[in-house]
Amino acid sequence: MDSGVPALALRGLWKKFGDTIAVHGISLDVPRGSFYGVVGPNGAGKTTTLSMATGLLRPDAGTVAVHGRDLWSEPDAVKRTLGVLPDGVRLFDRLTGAQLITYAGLLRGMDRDVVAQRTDDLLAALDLTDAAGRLVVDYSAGMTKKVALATALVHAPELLVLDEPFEAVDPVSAANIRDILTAYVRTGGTVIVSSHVMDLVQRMCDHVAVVAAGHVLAAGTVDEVRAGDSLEDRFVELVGGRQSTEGLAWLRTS
Ligand SMILES: Nc1ncnc2c1ncn2[C@@H]1O[C@H](COP(=O)(O)OP(=O)(O)OP(=O)(O)O)[C@@H](O)[C@H]1O
Repeated sequence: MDSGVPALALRGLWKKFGDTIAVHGISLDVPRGSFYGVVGPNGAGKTTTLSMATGLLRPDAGTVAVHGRDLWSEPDAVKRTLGVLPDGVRLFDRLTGAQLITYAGLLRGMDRDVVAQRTDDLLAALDLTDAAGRLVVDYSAGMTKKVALATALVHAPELLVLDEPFEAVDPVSAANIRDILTAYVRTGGTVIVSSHVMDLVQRMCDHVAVVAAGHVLAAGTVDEVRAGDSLEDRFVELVGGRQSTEGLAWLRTS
């Protein structure tokens, strides 16, 4: 379902931290209705790019358009259409899980009854009902990730941007999250996920961008990018960097 205007269009995004160029002029089109994976080695610039794409970090140069609207000139209107799961998210963790999701919904100006219903639905879908009354500070890493995802979903955004949503999440919960996201895409939503799990991206996403050292090395449909190989093999080929372990001879026990 591609109406022509991309859900997200990045043009020439740059970001420097001191002497480090984290993002080196990245341009990317994420088609509307796509399930888009962003993969790349550690330090590639994925989080920095997604932070700029969602209005969490101001680019040094370049533009971000969401469904054709410029993010940095209409931040309020554009952010209303976004659901974001940032990396290393800081939550109000002295709230319970249920309170946190409720708070996120009310902050979005939603009706209290609708928020209550959706909070229950999200807690059930993410297998958090039993933990609904516990403080988020006492949640495990995976539970925290799931409740943060619920806060990104509660207002039914048009575009979801999720930085490593499966990190620390158990396999059953990951399958539930995949089902939720797949259904969301089927009904017209757009999802962007960053992940290090190539197999998951290959199975779940229809598009992918490979990012390294702040550049896009390849982008397109998953089949175009993997070009007959597995995504993992193609990734290693594009990114390179397999290290010899010779230097760790001291680690061998026999
Ligand atoms: N706030 C910051 N201050 C200084 N340098 C930063 C900052 N944020 C990111 N960087 C640097 O920018 C580069 C890109 O980092 P980024 O977090 O975007 O990578 P990533 O692809 O998300 O990595 P990972 O897969 O390890 O999460 C790295 O060299 C990182 O050290």
